[in-house]
Amino acid sequence: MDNIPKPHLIADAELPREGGTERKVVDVAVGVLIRPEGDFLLTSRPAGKVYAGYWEFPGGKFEAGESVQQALSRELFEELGLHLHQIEPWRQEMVDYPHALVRLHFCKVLAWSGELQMREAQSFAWQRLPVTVTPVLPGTVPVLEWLAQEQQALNPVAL
Ligand SMILES: Nc1nc2c([nH]c(=O)n2[C@H]2C[C@H](O)[C@@H](COP(=O)(O)OP(=O)(O)OP(=O)(O)O)O2)c(=O)[nH]1
Repeated sequence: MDNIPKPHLIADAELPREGGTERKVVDVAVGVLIRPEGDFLLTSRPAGKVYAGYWEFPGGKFEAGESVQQALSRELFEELGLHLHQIEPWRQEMVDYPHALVRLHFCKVLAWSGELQMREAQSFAWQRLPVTVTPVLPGTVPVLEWLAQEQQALNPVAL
């Protein structure tokens, strides 16, 4: 895993503009499933995918014509067997990986039903900060920082 080249997290101002020879942007819907007590779900990337074994929030690429909510609902049903009931679009991030330029649409998911199934033979872990699983996908690390910032804003004395 250490040989994998590091991606570049890019600011909006750096994005390639229309008319050039820019790379195609791949949109990805990502779900941060948060339990009432605050634990969140991480899954490991299955064998055979790029960055196999890295931990991430579950999700996947949009199919043609899908909204973020539709893509996320489809992916999490396909991968985990869950039905999502409350999806809140949260933040976006662009990551320039060697394999693709991705736009990650992170959503908080606060209500779902169904029994968690690892349909792609991935692993899962309910986590809280600081996370104990490793390695975490580079494009996922900022999300942990956003969660930490939110926790600190809610409870500045505890951290
Ligand atoms: N699901 C997910 N993907 C992430 C996160 N962070 C991050 O950089 N990514 C990147 C890794 C991949 O380049 C891309 C997701 O693509 P993917 O290959 O997992 O999507 P998919 O399940 O639709 O894949 P496939 O059907 O083509 O096999 O987004 C994250 O937290 N969750």
